[in-house]
Amino acid sequence: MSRVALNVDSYEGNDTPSVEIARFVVLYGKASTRKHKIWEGDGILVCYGDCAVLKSEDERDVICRSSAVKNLDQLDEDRTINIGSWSVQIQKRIPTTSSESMKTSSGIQNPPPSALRHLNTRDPMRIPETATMKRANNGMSEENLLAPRPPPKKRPSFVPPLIGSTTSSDGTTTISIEEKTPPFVLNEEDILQRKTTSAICVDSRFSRHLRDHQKDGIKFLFQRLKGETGGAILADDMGLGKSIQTMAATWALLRGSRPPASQIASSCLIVVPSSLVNNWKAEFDKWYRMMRFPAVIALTARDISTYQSTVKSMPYLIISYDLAQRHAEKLEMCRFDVLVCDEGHKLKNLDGRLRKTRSKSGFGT
Ligand SMILES: Nc1ncnc2c1ncn2[C@@H]1O[C@H](COP(=O)(O)OP(=O)(O)OP(=O)(O)O)[C@@H](O)[C@H]1O
Repeated sequence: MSRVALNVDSYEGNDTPSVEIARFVVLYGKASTRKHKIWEGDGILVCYGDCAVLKSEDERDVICRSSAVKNLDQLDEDRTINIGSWSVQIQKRIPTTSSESMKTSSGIQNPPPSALRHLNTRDPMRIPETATMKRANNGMSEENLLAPRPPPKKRPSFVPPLIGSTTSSDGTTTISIEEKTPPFVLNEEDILQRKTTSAICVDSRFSRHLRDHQKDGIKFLFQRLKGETGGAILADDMGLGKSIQTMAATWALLRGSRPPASQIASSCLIVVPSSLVNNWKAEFDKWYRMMRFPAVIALTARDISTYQSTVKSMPYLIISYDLAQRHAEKLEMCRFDVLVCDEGHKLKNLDGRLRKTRSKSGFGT
């Protein structure tokens, strides 16, 4: 994922700016150079003429402020920017409260660019009213413009679709998933148009969060993997959600297509660099909590044995390359149906045993 360097310096001002230029729904987390960033929450990024304010989702808390976010046109969906010590990923642009109030009275959605020039001052409370602005305001007084903003519309907060995980005394983590709603058929349209007969089912709570490119990726993976000798490389850019696509595509394979059709695969091995085992666990925690759809995180050889005896209810085994290489024979006995290799280029450094681990299909990300 590309990063854009915006002109954001620490903003010390305490004044609350009044006129918004842009407003975005964002994900935010502490800025880090880590490849796999963990977002800490949903938030709102409000851009004023001379600063940007990152707020909590309900807008009660200000998380950080920065001065002069100028390249607003570069704030596309999925763009990640750094604001102070926070990383922010733009989810979508939403109407500003200023534009809403202006729209009601004048039908104009955004202040014209010439007006914005004047907003780029340290004290937006004292905007010199220009002729252009007068037209834009359509007789609206400055007082009205600065009137208290309507309370922000409450956006439903992110609810992990799948809830709850357990850690047993031996340290094995299982994530159990309880299916409550009928699955969502990702390729309903293709089926209606008789382009395909296999429905790609993903959990409906899962599906409402998927972005279009992710739906395409899931369809691609599913189509490639459902064959006997399928394989695929998912080479999306960093941070575009390859993990969620992997989870959704394998879910469709493991849980079968539209009921009562039988499942296509019954076991899935996910091999990842040691440094990313916890990220995968966190990703599973985030998306699959409390559903009857479990994963075993292999930290020792014993976990592989546990997995063997519980594979029916826990079809995923997540393991590091190091451990997988050391226990390749044991893994071979599991006869996985699907093999996922995160950072798949690492495979070339392994000796032949893991590569020979039997799987009907597999893919790398
Ligand atoms: N549709 C979505 N809705 C909400 N959050 C999402 C969505 N897709 C991905 N994310 C979140 O974005 C973050 C980055 O996703 P992920 O780690 O899967 O990216 P990636 O493509 O695997 O990146 P990398 O190439 O760095 O491995 C994760 O925290 C993930 O939960």
